[in-house]
Amino acid sequence: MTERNISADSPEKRAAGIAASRMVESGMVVGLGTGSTVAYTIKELGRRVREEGLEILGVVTSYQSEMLAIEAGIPLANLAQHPKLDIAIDGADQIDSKLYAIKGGGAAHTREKIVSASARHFLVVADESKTSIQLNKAVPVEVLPFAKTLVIKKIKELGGKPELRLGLRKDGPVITDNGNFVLDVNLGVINDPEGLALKLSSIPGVVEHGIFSNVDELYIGKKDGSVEIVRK
Ligand SMILES: O=C(CO)[C@H](O)[C@H](O)COP(=O)(O)O
Repeated sequence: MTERNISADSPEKRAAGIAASRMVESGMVVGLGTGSTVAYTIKELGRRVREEGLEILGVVTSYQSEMLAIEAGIPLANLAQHPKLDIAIDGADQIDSKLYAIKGGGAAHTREKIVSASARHFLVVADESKTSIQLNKAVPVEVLPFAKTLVIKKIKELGGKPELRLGLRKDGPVITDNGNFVLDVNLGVINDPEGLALKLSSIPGVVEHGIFSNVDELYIGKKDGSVEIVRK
């Protein structure tokens, strides 16, 4: 895992993040994803709330998106109050030509999956480097600490190479917002994302894996500031 920097400016990410924010209208309940690309969306939505009177409610996917949304001035709600969201916007670590995605680089994929599954429309924002014909990046798998040994054994039986994600400015494992560990699982090229998703979900102790098959629309930010839109 390389170090994540959510504050470095990126024109590609900004282009995608801001373009996606235009899909949001007053009256909507909006799922707010995690990461450096969707951070641009959250900041832009906050600007519209403060300066243009945009009336929305945000549902966050992590402490990171909660802090950003509060700082931006977006009023927040939760899934108990609003089980159906109008739209969810989030980043991805890799996304293929059929819009299967790998998420969880920020260890937030469990809540991101719940929030995106609650939305009528799920939009992913990414820069060009995230696109790939087929998925081949390591898949983040959130695991109950109690089940770590069993899950590692089962993943190896599937042919995966699991690596416990370690903290960068904390000794020992990364602890998710839900109090769990994350395994980054190298599985080579993923030819059947749906089949793999089912296999990973069936391992006792797996809380959630980072394969997403519910992306409706992808906004790809380019270096020249343009944005390509791909729909399912
Ligand atoms: O899944 C995620 C967090 O768990 C992020 O959305 C994903 O890692 C992309 O992040 P970034 O936009 O910073 O590249």
